[in-house]
Amino acid sequence: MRYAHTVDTVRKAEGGLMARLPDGTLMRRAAAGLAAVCARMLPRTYGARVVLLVGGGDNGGDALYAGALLARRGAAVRAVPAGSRVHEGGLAALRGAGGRTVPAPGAQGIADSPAAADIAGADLIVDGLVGIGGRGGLRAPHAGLAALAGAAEAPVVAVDLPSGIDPDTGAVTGPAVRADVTVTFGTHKPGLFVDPGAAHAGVVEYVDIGLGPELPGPRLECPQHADIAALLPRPTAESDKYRRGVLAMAVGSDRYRGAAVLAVGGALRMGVGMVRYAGSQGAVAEVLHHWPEVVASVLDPMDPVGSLPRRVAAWVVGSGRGLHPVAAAELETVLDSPRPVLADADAITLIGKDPRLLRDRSAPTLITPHAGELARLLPGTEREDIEAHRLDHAARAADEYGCTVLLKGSTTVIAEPGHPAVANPTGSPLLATAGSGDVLAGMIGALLAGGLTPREAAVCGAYLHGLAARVAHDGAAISASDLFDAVPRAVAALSPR
Ligand SMILES: NC(=O)C1=CN([C@@H]2O[C@H](COP(=O)(O)OP(=O)(O)OC[C@H]3O[C@@H](n4cnc5c(N)ncnc54)[C@H](O)[C@@H]3O)[C@@H](O)[C@H]2O)[C@@H](O)CC1
Ligand SMILES: Nc1ncnc2c1ncn2[C@@H]1O[C@H](COP(=O)(O)OP(=O)(O)O)[C@@H](O)[C@H]1O
Ligand SMILES: [K+]
Repeated sequence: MRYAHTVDTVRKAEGGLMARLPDGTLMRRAAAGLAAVCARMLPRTYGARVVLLVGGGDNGGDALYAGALLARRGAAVRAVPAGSRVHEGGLAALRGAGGRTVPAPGAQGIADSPAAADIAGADLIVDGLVGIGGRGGLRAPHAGLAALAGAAEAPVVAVDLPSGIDPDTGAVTGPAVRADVTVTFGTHKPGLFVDPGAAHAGVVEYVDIGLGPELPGPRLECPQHADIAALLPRPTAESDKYRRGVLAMAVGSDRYRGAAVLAVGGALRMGVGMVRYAGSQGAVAEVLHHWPEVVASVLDPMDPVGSLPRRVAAWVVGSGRGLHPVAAAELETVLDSPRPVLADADAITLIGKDPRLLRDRSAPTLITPHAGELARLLPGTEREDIEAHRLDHAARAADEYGCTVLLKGSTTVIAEPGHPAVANPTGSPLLATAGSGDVLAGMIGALLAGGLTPREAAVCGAYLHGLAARVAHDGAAISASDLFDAVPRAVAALSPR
């Protein structure tokens, strides 16, 4: 698991540790880790042209000390200060090691400055403009230097985080550095895992500076292969189809038969004891045509709600089900059940119209909105606000509705009251294709039926859904049905033999 803490927490933890250590210890540790990553990225340190973009704070200090270490190993290191203030100790160290400074470019004519030529000709660019002290998009002249770095061919290494991204939320509200690698110190910062910040961070490398014992619980978690492998329910010798879990699915309709086929397929390929599908005649026929292993029943038109399956381990409801009164009555009945319920798509819209449906419920519940659906649950918010601040909105919905929320999108985040939020690292734009959300609902439903909590099921489901898209992708586009065969392969990829 990777853990991320907010700026306030990092500052407090650093304060505690610094008070017990000689001055400059933490910065030296950070710089040593940073220099090691830089050296690994260069074919050869000796003679390599390294350009440091240096802001006025300690982030610039880290870059300068790392630059000094690289200069001692023979790199030609140039520091470009973004303003008149520069970390003095770092600058002295760099100069002492043979590194040089290039005059700070003025706000005008930045592209013609000597610094621009150095940046264009560099083998490696180190972004030490701002770190956790950064607020908002980059201002001049930092923004101009970030643009020059973006146009250069050399890889960019961000110090602590890409300058210009919000450390706590991943929001990017103006110019920001796009890094190939980010070297982060002490703990990860939430913005490194949540888009749009995550997309600016590239590969994130962590450097331990001894902060661990000072840190409280994280704000955000980011699972890795081993965490998912440890959570997944696996059938044992004692398993039978009932013990593995029976999943009831009220998804799809005559109009959206595909939603039923996709969600049921997601559940089956994730692994479940049995799927009990209930729906219209047309949807049942389609489901059985694709998945003969399903126990399916056609809802009685005279008593649709009364004919829903009973004695099941978990429910998935809503994907492609419709918003008509029968769907609303069905949702109310499902949410009356003491079993875990995943409410997706149309069920979320119905909950938005009648929030009492969820607020009255105490059994485990997971909702899986995309940003547009979440906006319907949080009056006064727009889809764009949610996409720019995913963590805050998912957490707010979890608190207001007292349930687990999986917010879909470029970074899928999972929030549950009383727990750190989770950012899924496997997401891929390949998944932005109709029906892939239905497959996800089925996958998570299977995990709920298998006994995972809503938070665990959401975390595992989102992770494997993203991994399945990557596994299925052989260069061409994928569609939602391609995920079926890829899900077992994604599970296998968790624990390579
Ligand atoms: N505090 C510590 O113990 C440690 C801190 N470290 C480094 O110190 C960094 C934090 O240093 P600071 O607190 O000095 O802050 P930063 O170096 O992140 O930034 C502060 C400076 O950036 C300017 N600035 C902020 N937002 C800007 C924007 N949008 N455009 C242009 N300029 C902007 C501010 O005016 C200020 O001069 C960390 O990210 C990390 O790299 C590491 O050395 C490890 C130890
Ligand atoms: N840009 C993106 N990057 C990564 N994943 C995405 C992106 N856009 C959408 N997704 C994922 O694709 C799936 C789409 O689900 P959803 O919006 O419910 O669509 P549908 O209802 O058509 O299946 C979700 O898992 C979502 O997280
Ligand atoms: K930085």
